[in-house]
Amino acid sequence: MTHGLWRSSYTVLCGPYASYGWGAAVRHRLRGVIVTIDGVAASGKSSVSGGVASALGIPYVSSGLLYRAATLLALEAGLDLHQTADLEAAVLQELARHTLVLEPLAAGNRVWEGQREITERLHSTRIDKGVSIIAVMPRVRAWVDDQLRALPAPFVAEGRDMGTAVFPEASAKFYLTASPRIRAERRAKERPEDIPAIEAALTRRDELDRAQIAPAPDALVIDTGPLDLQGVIDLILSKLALSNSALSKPTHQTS
Ligand SMILES: Nc1ncnc2c1ncn2[C@@H]1O[C@H](COP(=O)(O)OP(=O)(O)OP(=O)(O)O)[C@@H](O)[C@H]1O
Ligand SMILES: Nc1ccn([C@H]2C[C@H](O)[C@@H](COP(=O)(O)O)O2)c(=O)n1
Repeated sequence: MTHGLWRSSYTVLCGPYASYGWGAAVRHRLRGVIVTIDGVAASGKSSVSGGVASALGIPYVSSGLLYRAATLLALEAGLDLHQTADLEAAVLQELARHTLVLEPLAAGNRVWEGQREITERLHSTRIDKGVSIIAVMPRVRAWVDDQLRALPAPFVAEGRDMGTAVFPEASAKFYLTASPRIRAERRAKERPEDIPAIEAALTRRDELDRAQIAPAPDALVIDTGPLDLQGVIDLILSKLALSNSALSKPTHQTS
């Protein structure tokens, strides 16, 4: 069962949410709730969002994957991200030609281009190098925002501007930071590259993403440096539990 179709000039199917063992009381309290988790590159957004969403029994949505998927489509179309005239129009044309499906599952997001799953192709150094170019394009951002806002709440939304531009009315907002060196050390465990090179790339990406990186004024900023992954997840869950209003104030009015 899909939870509706994200129809606009591009069709993005909202993939079936994995069914959760929701208790009726929890399900009722979370109706309409959106929690945003923003932060800089490799700050732990996806891992933390997945842990928080799983604990709450709701999906999480990785907005960066939509920018990464748009970048992959551009590269696969042979577009030169530095030389193509009117690159934005060319990217939008690729988005119109392909059906991208974002499937927010409890175990993590999956992205499909038609029947082809492309998730594993979205986290590479090649995509990392190109996505910042795509992500600053206003009409690509508008496309991503449209897909996200069509999503049925409740969910955790992670990215850069979830708590500012996309869901300013979100029930609860968090913003993750850590030093470039710590983030590079964490990323190095995933990718066989040397830490100084990763650190330089992260610093470069922070600079390229600076236009959309500022935390929302009402976001809780968390320096994840001193905490392990579970520690960040537990901190956010404790804040959500304490701010009882956050989970009883639907972001989206539900019938
Ligand atoms: N607090 C933490 N302590 C230790 N490791 C962490 C912590 N948070 C995240 N990690 C690890 O750091 C790596 C990067 O985390 P993750 O991919 O969630 O970051 P991200 O912000 O989503 O990255 P990107 O911006 O590239 O999408 C992962 O291997 C993750 O397990
Ligand atoms: N809401 C968002 C999410 C992501 N981006 C940009 C920032 C990155 O360059 C790229 C990939 O994001 P990641 O998967 O690393 O979180 O997309 C953005 O501008 N706004």
